Parts: sequence; structure tokens; C-alpha cells
Amino acid sequence: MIIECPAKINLSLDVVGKREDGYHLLEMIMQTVSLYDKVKITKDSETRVICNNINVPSDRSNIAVRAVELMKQRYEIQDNFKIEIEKNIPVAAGLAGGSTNGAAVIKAINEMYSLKLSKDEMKEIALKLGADVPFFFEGGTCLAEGIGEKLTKLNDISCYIVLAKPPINVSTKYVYQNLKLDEISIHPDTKRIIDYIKYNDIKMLAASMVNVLENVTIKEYPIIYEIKNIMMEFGALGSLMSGSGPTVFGIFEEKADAIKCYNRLRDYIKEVFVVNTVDRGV
Ligand SMILES: C[C@](O)(CO)[C@H](O)COP(=O)(O)OP(=O)(O)OC[C@H]1O[C@@H](n2ccc(N)nc2=O)[C@H](O)[C@@H]1O
Ligand SMILES: Nc1ncnc2c1ncn2[C@@H]1O[C@H](COP(=O)(O)OP(=O)(O)OP(=O)(O)O)[C@@H](O)[C@H]1O
Repeated sequence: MIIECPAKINLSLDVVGKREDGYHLLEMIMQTVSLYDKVKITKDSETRVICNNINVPSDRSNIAVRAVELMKQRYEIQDNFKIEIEKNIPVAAGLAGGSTNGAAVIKAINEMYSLKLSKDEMKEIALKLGADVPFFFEGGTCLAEGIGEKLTKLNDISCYIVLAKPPINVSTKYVYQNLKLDEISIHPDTKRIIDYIKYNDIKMLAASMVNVLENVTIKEYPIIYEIKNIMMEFGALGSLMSGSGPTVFGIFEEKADAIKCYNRLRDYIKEVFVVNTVDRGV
């Protein structure tokens, strides 16, 4: 079975509190985009991962392996699996590449064994793998609250997006740990952003995007700010860091403008993509 799994971006990200276990309470707008990994899963004598990207772990720390283990244990499955991952989504990028692979494995095993799990059951299993994983059972444009698991489907928006991943590695854990909530002066107006989405007002949406995690990353990696500036110079309606970074995205209504921006960024960054929003998850 082969599953195409999309990347996500965060059109806005606000931290509104902290749980006792240290996890942060969020209000974010999430969006799937047309940059896909392919996950092929077949029965095998042992569970193993084969991936075209050497930075992706092939042991138990791979989220796809953890998804297999969870499903095996929960549904008393004796078989093992070969998981082949065609990695097109940049790794450790803020695009939830690992999370979308984990969601794909849950979906694939549900289908292979005719488990007939509901979307809510799959989301519940997904949350055990990571805060971003349940979203991929909705996809499209969503409001995510809690630590990311309380999902409300919004109108699906439609626009072109340029993604640019600078060659730096940022750990999600580090970014959350170094966030100083009381020092954040600008928060997104999430209610208003939801209204813009409702009326499909891409210009106002793009102009209102805020990601409070930029407070941590831009201080350390000014290249994020530089990419945002280039995107705005090249006609983006708005530009933001996705998730905990370091990928920056820009929003465009016209494909021609997105391509001009892509060509400019390609001069100095290797991982740049022109994509569009999609209305699906895994
Ligand atoms: C930055 C985002 O990608 C935005 O969509 C997510 O909030 C991160 O989701 P994720 O990578 O699936 O996160 P997890 O794998 O569950 O957690 C990684 C680390 O990030 C921190 N973490 C994550 C999510 C959250 N709401 N609060 C947190 O503080 C925790 O310290 C955790 O150890
Ligand atoms: N299937 C996988 N694909 C990519 N990375 C994986 C996978 N499984 C585990 N990892 C590990 O997870 C780390 C984070 O990778 P990932 O691409 O999911 O980051 P991310 O896009 O920043 O995620 P998020 O946006 O959810 O914070 C990698 O450095 C890698 O070691």
C-alpha cells in the first residue's frame, strides 16, 4: 500500500498557556500543501525503514516505526513491515515531515487489516506519536488548539506558496523551551484570521499572519528574517516562519509571482519549492 502524505505550514501560531507537563497550549491555523512524501508499507519478516534521505533515522526513533509498534500492540498484529519512505519534505524543517509519515502508517494499517477505525480513533492514536500528527487526518485549513489536537475544520483556502528552508537545523523542543511568554508583545488575532479565511480574503489573511515562535528563532538565525524580506520584496502578500522553523513561506495569489520569488531564492538557498494549498491530509 502506498500513501501520499502532504507537508503542513502554520498560517499563524500563538502560544496561549502552558500545561503542567511543560507542553504549550496553542492556537494555530494549519494548512496542508502540495509537497508530498510517499510511504509504501508491505509485510516483511522484520520491521525496517528504507529512506532516500540519510538524515532520516531508520531505527525506533523513526516516527513511522513507532506508528507500526503502536498499531501492532493495540490491534494484536503479529506481522512486521518494510516501510519505504520517499522523502521530498525537508527534514527538521517545521513542515511536520515525520508527523505526516506517522499518520500515513496508521491509515495504511487501518486499511490493510480492515480495522474500520473512525477518524477520531485514528486521531487519538496519532496524538501518542506527536502533537502535529492528528491534524493529518483532517488536512486542508484547520484551527488547532490544545497542544495541537483540538481540531476545527475551516473553509479550505486556495493560493500559491513558496517554501524556503535555510540550511540550519532547529529543534522543536529547543524553541519551545526558550520561549519567554511574558516577553511576547505581538500575538496573532486568531478570531479575525478565522473570519478572513471564512470570507476567503487571502490578502487580509496573509497580512495578519503571526508566529510567536519567531521570537526565539529569528534572534538566533537572522537568515529567517532575510528570507521573509526577500519574499515580501518579490510580491508575497505575507511571509512567515512555519512551526518551530526554520522554513519560511510566502503567500501569492498569482503563480507567476510565486515563480519569480522562487527563482530569486534559488540563487542562495537549495531547498525552495512552489506549492499550492491542498484540501486533504493523508
Ligand atoms: C511547532 C509545531 O510543529 C506547530 O505545528 C508543533 O507545535 C510541534 O509539534 P510536534 O513536532 O508534533 O511536537 P512533539 O513531537 O509532540 O513535541 C516535541 C517537543 O516540542 C515541545 N512542544 C510540542 C508541542 C506543544 N504544543 N508544546 C510543546 O512544548 C515539547 O517540549 C516536546 O518535547
Ligand atoms: N519519518 C521521519 N521523517 C523525518 N524525520 C523523522 C522521521 N522520523 C523521525 N524523524 C526525526 O524527527 C526529527 C524532526 O523531523 P521532522 O521532519 O518531522 O521535523 P519538523 O518538520 O520540524 O516537525 P514539526 O513541524 O512537527 O516540528 C528529525 O530530525 C528526525 O531525526
